[in-house]
Amino acid sequence: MHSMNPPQRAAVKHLDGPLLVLAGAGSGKTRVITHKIAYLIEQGGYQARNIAAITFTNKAAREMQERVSSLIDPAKSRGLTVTTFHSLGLMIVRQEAQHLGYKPQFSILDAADSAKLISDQIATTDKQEIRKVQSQISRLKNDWIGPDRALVEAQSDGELRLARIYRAYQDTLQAYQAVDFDDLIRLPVELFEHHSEVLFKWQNRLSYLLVDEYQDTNTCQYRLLKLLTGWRGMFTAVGDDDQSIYAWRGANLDNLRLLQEDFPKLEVIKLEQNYRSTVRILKAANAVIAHNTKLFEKQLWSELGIGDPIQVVEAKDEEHEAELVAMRLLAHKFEHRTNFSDYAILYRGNHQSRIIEQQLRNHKIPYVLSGGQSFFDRAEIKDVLAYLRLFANEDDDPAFIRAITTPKRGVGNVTLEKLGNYAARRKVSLFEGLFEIAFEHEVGAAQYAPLKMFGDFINRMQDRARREPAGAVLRELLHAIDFETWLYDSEPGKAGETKWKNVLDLVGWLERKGEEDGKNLIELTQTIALITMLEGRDEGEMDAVKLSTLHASKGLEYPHVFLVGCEEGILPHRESLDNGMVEEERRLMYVGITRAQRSLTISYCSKRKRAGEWQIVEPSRFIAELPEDEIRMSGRKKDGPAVTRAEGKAKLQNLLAGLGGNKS
Ligand SMILES: Nc1ncnc2c1ncn2[C@@H]1O[C@H](COP(=O)(O)OP(=O)(O)OP(=O)(O)O)[C@@H](O)[C@H]1O
Ligand SMILES: [Mg+2]
Repeated sequence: MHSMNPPQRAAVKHLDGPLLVLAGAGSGKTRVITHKIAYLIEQGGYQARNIAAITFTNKAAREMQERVSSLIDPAKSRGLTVTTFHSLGLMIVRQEAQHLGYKPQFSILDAADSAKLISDQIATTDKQEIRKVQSQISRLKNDWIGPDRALVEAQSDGELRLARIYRAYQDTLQAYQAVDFDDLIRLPVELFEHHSEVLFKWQNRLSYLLVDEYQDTNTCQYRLLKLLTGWRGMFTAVGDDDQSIYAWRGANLDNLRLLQEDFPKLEVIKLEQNYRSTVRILKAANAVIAHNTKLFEKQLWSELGIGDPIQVVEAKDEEHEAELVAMRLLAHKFEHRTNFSDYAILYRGNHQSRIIEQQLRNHKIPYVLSGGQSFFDRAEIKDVLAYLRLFANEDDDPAFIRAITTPKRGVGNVTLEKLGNYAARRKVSLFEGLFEIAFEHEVGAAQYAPLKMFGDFINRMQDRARREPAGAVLRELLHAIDFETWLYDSEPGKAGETKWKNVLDLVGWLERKGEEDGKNLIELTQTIALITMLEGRDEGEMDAVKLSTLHASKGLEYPHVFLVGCEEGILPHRESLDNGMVEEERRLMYVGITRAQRSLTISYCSKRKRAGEWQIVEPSRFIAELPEDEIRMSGRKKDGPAVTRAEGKAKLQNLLAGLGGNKS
């Protein structure tokens, strides 16, 4: 408690009813949650098992759990629930599956699987069209609109078509005993609204809730929260309206207002001291966000000294920008004797990382990528996971198709099509269909034999997966399907080797996790699906520069930050300009600036290739909104020539020579 300021302390001690902590970036909101968990257990008379803290990412959850364990006797924090909304939903759906018409081993489809279902539904391969329908369905779910209501309320042909696709999509999911990510929130709400005895049970089980990043909850998540806290309203939500950046996923800022309406006893506490950033960085953040219409008045101040001016760098093009960032980073590192892990490079979209990665590799700078293509999205990993999904849930048709065709085992497309038609007619899963006598007669004995062998194999492995340690079962699986040979055959040379190494990584990781959490392969399989959603695996504490999208950087902090691609069309993003979403983009900029603790470098290009053509681009309007006195422009100056690459390199080499060279 002595390490908290008075309003933070008040927030921690407030136990009488609902509390909202509304405060700017770096003011210690997350810290309040961590300390409050400890306080609830030590002073508030709560058992750890009755407390649930909800964070935005799995990584944040892990960090919070560790922080709590360092604050109190670890024995006392046992049973504490620290999760994301989705993991909490999974926990509930898994335990109450029977009320929802699901078996506890239901499958969780990731975005790619669900896109595949939709593409079958609308019979198109047009990626853009599929993605559009997918996000529309997701929006409906997040807004708590079910397929039946969507059908009734459809106002146009387009809406009616969407509602029909939604209905069919939902029916297919149910038939596969599968759910998508949005269902993990939607289903608990549905459950609680229809089964009050189940709701009471969960209300008692989780009697105090804490929610971080409250500004990014969507309508469905808010409903879940409201149901779980019930009339008692025992919760603490912390958030910052200026950091709401997930409107595209249904986040609803209106939930801040709703909280006051639905919980008249709501106490609101504001925090104004920032403990993260220097005065200059804060001034920049405050100046930019001042251009948005204000929901709640906030002022941030810091005692961390004025700090260095904010560097604004113009580069000729994307490659030049990446090179400048790499060189400046190296120079800064040697000058200040910092670690690589003190740096983050942030950007608006995933595609921007490629050129930066290239330059970092050129300069031998180690880096880790977050929010990019996940480890779990790799084809070879998804192949293995298809088997695991099938072990858990044999009705998972997409997993069935993937597994039976990887590796090819003499089951031809014609046979599979026959099986598909048969199963559809009989309204059973592919797996179930393959064991039926009538089907056996439909295909010849030669076609049937490999199918039957596959079915028996799955049955056998399924049984073992429930009883034996995860590592042993996995190794048995890989051996039985001779996956290594198959990978090397289909992808000769280095690529095959990398893929096999990834598979071994997966095995090692699952084995460790199984031992740590005391879970079998089937239980682990469901958890994996969730890891793929917002981030990859924990990359450990490597000394490496962090590369991240702005979205994925939320809640984190880094001593030195590079914010690249600050141009009109990128940040703010072109599509947001059309949609009048500039304020959301400005919040994204605000999130980016406020990740920095000690130094901030903002860069942009003067031209950029778009669809193969060079285009002159404008610096972001947000750069013009920065306070002039706190920034230093460099690179290409208005009145002089740009710093050339050669000059930049020479400067760096001089610097390195003075410091004894770049050893890393
Ligand atoms: N009273 C305090 N004394 C010292 N350090 C503090 C105090 N409160 C917070 N901090 C530190 O300030 C930094 C920012 O805190 P925290 O991450 O909790 O802020 P936040 O409000 O959650 O930020 P964001 O809005 O970005 O999520 C952390 O390093 C935290 O340890
Ligand atoms: Mg935080």
